Amino acid sequence: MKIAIIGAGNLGVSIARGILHSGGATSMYLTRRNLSAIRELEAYGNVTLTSDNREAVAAADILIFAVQPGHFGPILESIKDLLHENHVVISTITGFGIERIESILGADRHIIRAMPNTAISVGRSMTCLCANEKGGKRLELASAIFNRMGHTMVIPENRMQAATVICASGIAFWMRLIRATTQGAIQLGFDAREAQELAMHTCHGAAELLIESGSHPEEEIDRVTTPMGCTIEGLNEMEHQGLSSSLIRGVVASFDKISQIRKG
Ligand SMILES: NC(=O)C1=CN([C@@H]2O[C@H](COP(=O)(O)OP(=O)(O)OC[C@H]3O[C@@H](n4cnc5c(N)ncnc54)[C@H](OP(=O)(O)O)[C@@H]3O)[C@@H](O)[C@H]2O)C=CC1
Ligand SMILES: O=C(O)[C@@H]1CCC=N1
Repeated sequence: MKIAIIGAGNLGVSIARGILHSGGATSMYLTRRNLSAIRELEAYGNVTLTSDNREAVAAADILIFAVQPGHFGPILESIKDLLHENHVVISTITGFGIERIESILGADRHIIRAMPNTAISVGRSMTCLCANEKGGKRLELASAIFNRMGHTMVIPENRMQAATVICASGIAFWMRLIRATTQGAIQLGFDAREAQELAMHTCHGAAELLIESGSHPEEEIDRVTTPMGCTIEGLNEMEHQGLSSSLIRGVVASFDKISQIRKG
């Protein structure tokens, strides 16, 4: 599989690392203007770095775009004449809908939107996917690529904005919760390294437990909360301070911001 990642920044490099570690490409092209920032990726034998998007598009079949929304339209315009029947265009761009991509490339292209998160670099992304009519025939291929680097869900495009918040931004929300728990652990006497280890692995265990058991979170919480015990005391204090409410409001604020990005 020949893959080009157009825009090897934070997300593009995370995807590249995920693909390289999972052995998911026979060759990979990575593009950006400032190549010095990603020179170390040349150590992988099958990786070519270039600032020439047209060179990368011509050399690959799977094109993954990971540039800022404002750069995407002009880049598509600059490569569209190179596209052929075998190309699969995968966009990770926030707020840039399929209709807008089709308005540049035409509807007769395999177009897929993918919304991964940066845990893709360690094979643990939650990635949502949707496609235009033609791209539907390549959704299986796209799912296979992203399944090697975590978990995927095919969704209708009108859920993509919400998926961006929950999965792509969501990893930052969880990081902040891990950091806050770490700060609490330090206050209770652990040194910083131990505190983070405790917080990370407890978070990991909570997610694994739900994934493996299929339980509802409250069912698992009921198993932990001893009547009149310390867990319910802590949980209730967190809720008095607005834990669930602040998370829900943050998710909605993030969603609303994407609506602004779409218009801008
Ligand atoms: N970061 C994340 O976790 C997620 C991001 N996204 C989406 O992915 C996209 C990228 O986000 P992110 O990685 O954070 O952004 P970055 O700014 O880190 O990466 C974008 C990269 O594009 C490169 N670039 C700019 N112009 C060109 C060009 N003409 N040709 C090729 N490369 C170019 C830039 O490098 P240079 O300046 O050197 O050219 C930069 O490294 C955004 O649309 C974002 O909404 C989606 C899900 C998660
Ligand atoms: O913050 C952002 O706008 C991008 C999209 C989701 C993750 N990062």
